[in-house]
Amino acid sequence: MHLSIQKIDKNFGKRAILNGGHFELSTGEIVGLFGRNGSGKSTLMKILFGTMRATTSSVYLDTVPFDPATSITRKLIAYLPQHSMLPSDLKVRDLIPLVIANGEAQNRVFYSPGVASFDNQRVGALSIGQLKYLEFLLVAYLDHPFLMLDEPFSMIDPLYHQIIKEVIRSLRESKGILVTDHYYENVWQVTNRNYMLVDGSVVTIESKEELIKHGYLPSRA
Ligand SMILES: Nc1ncnc2c1ncn2[C@@H]1O[C@H](COP(=O)(O)OP(=O)(O)OP(=O)(O)O)[C@@H](O)[C@H]1O
Repeated sequence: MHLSIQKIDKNFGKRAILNGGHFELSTGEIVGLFGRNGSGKSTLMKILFGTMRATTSSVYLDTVPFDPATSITRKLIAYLPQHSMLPSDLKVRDLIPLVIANGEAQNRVFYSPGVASFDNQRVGALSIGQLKYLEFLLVAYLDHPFLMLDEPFSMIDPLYHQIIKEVIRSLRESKGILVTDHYYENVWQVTNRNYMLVDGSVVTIESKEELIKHGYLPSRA
């Protein structure tokens, strides 16, 4: 499957955050999205997930015009938001089967490293890092063909970064994955293509030098 964004404009009042730019995501690839704080990465993901409306947009799914507002009901895109959307009063072990219907996929979450240490706790009692890790596993193992990860490494201790990278890599064959995180080395290690948002435009990134050139990474001394 292939998502093609020919154009996305988003203004907040008179402020233009996104202004056009071509962007593509296919199943079978992991694509990185870089950009300075406030450049519009989360905004772009929310628009594609369908929880925020673009000012104007032109998006295609396999060459057919695609309305992102339908992505949730069509189970097209699983999305890890920057801030948790999980209900706090449920126990982790009760939440997992509510989010994931498939028994095999449920077991992947249950038997992921570390989950057994907190699966008897309520979601609201988890630490920020545990919550982020749980939410990552839940969206990663959904059966959706596309996966968008907004800061999957943030707040999570370094030992788990490796696990998260392994899960992302293991899903590449079956999904199109878009990932953004300021732990840019982790992103760089798992992606096979990269973009950066620069002044509202989507720019293709071929090398880390280009991340320096566009002002994302500091120049080397
Ligand atoms: N609902 C909103 N109303 C007004 N402005 C908003 C709204 N949501 C986001 N913005 C603004 O849009 C810009 C882009 O925000 P966004 O969260 O997409 O950036 P980001 O690239 O994800 O940043 P970060 O790396 O800090 O997470 C910011 O200046 C933000 O203040």
